Amino acid sequence: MVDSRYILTLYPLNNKVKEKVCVKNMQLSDSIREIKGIGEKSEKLFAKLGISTVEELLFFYPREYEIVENIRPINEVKEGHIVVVSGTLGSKPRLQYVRNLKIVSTFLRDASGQLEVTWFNMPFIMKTLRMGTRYIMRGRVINKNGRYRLQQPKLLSEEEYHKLLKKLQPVYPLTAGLTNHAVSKAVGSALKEVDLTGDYLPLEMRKKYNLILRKQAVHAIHFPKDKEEYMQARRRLVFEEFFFFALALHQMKQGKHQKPSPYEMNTFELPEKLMDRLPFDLTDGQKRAWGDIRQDLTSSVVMNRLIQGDVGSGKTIVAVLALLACVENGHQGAIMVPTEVLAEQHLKTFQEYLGPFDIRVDLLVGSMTASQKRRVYEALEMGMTDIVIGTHALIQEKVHYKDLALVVTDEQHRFGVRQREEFSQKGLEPHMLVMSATPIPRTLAIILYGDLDISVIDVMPSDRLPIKNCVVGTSYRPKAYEFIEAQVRQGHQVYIICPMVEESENMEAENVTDYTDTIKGILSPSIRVECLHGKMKAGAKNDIMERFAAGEIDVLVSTTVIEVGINVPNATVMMVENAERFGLAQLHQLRGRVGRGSAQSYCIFMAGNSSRETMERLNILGGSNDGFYVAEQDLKLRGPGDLFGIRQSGELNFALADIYQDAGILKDANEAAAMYTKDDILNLCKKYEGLRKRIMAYTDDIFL
Ligand SMILES: Nc1ncnc2c1ncn2[C@@H]1O[C@H](COP(=O)(O)OP(=O)(O)OP(=O)(O)O)[C@@H](O)[C@H]1O
Repeated sequence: MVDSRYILTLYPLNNKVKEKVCVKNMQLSDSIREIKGIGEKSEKLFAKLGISTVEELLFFYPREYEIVENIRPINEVKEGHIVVVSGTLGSKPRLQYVRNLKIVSTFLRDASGQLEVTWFNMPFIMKTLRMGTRYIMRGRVINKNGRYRLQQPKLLSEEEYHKLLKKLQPVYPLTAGLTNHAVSKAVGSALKEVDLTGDYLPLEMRKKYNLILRKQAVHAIHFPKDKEEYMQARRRLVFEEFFFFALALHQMKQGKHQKPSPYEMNTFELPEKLMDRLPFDLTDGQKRAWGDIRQDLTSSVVMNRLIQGDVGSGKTIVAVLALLACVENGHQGAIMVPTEVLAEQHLKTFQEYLGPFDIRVDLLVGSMTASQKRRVYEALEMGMTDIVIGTHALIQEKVHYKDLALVVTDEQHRFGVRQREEFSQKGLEPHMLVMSATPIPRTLAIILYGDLDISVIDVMPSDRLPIKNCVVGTSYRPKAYEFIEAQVRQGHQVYIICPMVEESENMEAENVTDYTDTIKGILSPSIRVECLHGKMKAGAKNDIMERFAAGEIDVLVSTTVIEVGINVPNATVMMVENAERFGLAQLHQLRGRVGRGSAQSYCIFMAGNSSRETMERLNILGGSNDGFYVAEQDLKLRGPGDLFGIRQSGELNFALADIYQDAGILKDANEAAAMYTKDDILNLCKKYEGLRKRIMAYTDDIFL
């Protein structure tokens, strides 16, 4: 029930509510083409960012904000910082052609020193630059071979500089061809045209939880006057995200748990047999998780269970046991994973485990040919496939299951509650098992996975040695390569992670393509080095992964495509280049790719800069292999509301909210959402444009 204090605002007695999102000229649902200055070409570029309506544009939040600071003497600039410097050009600008890049370079001098300045692919800037003239420049300082360099700076007039001084400038995630200026201009125009005066959160709730008006928040998240205003806007919008999520969860929870299951299962001989055949004993955590699942499957209600266990804790075998039980009891099972590479890997693992049993396991992924897919569709519909492993392809319309009784989703945060629902609608009412390696404290897990029961695998297999970590600067590279050589000589394999696929004009960081060439020249010729990245075709990626898993590749240079779930126990070294560019949770996931067998494993975090903040953050990983501890310490270090904190990746997909940083807001939003009934929600949706869509992002249960 909604608290009676809220009802007053939700349903005013006089019924003359003016709160509806009435609009000046533009509707939230309008195409962005309605915005001045957006033509066909920009429309296509925005579409690449997933933006086609005004609403999507307004909810496309800046990635970070830059503050234009006072002009700094050149000898005080720091690596990695964005600075404003002023001085005279000390040399005639030079244009060079390096591979496919056009590089303009010169020097800027002030009374304290001089700084090299470069621009990529902007040869026209030569016309603006005159030796001996004074300029104000704003750009990032990078370290190029031990020397500072101002990279790709913007030239500011005196007037522009004073106008921007101390202001927060939004920085949006971009796509090639679309500038930050173009996005912020479009947002600015849209904000002028759309009237957002209504607010779907009632006054009492806003007061209780200290939330500013929605209209104010949407303006301020894009163009905050100062940090204070940004923090208020963020609080309001994060609350909203959690609130809608929690509304959906509460409704699902009410509907779900009592549902009787058509799939009561009562024989578990095959899982027992499989356990007897395993080359290892299950850990206590695995035994407990399996025990919980067994009990759920035997009971008369639908299972909705989360198995939470740190990277490498052995969640897969638990899923195999559950699916095997499902098949033994005469039904079909499915397991859905985020990537094709992972699906292929699971297929092999399942075939190995289930080889001795007469069970048909099939693969269904997007890159299969139409006729291959058709064959699997038929087998699924006829009931010939017992277990299917796949990606999103498993929930395509064309797929019909004969008797789907259990669905396992891996890394649920990649799919969201909504997709889980879609899957559940494929079968009658299949049991659901969700695997997650996200280290969420139990109190939060209870809210976030509100509709699920939770089993925690809290111990690692006993044959594991703790991973040895080190955090080092780039000068350590030669030593690292020697170490890698030695490990390969002992028959082990190595991952090297770089943040980028290829060289970029905007970012100074290692890229997979060049790095692979370079280390091929450094390591002994007998060492087999290959590269892997997301721009490769699915087939090529699978081929590389298969060869790595088969031990035919010694060193794999990869982007973070490797991050989720890959299991090659013979790999013992993980080296991460530019480790400072990744969130700690992501680094922990990456590290989880080693230490998966009984051999000693090592993780080398190589920092591209050695600033105090970078080292402090990375040393958290250096000091512990425990995902929960890492998440907790990261939060402490960033502190709530850290404006420029690197966003965590790999958690639940919220646009702005961060489950660690915003844990307090999550609890508030959950408390508020608990007071809403289904009717309250339906009424709200009638009143406010766009609201239904936002709630439906999590579930459409409410609207059925
Ligand atoms: N009880 C155990 N004793 C020894 N080894 C085990 C045990 N359970 C699983 N393993 C092995 O540990 C490795 C990691 O297991 P698994 O791939 O299931 O991890 P995971 O929990 O899914 O990790 P991630 O979240 O990183 O995907 C596998 O090689 C698996 O065979």
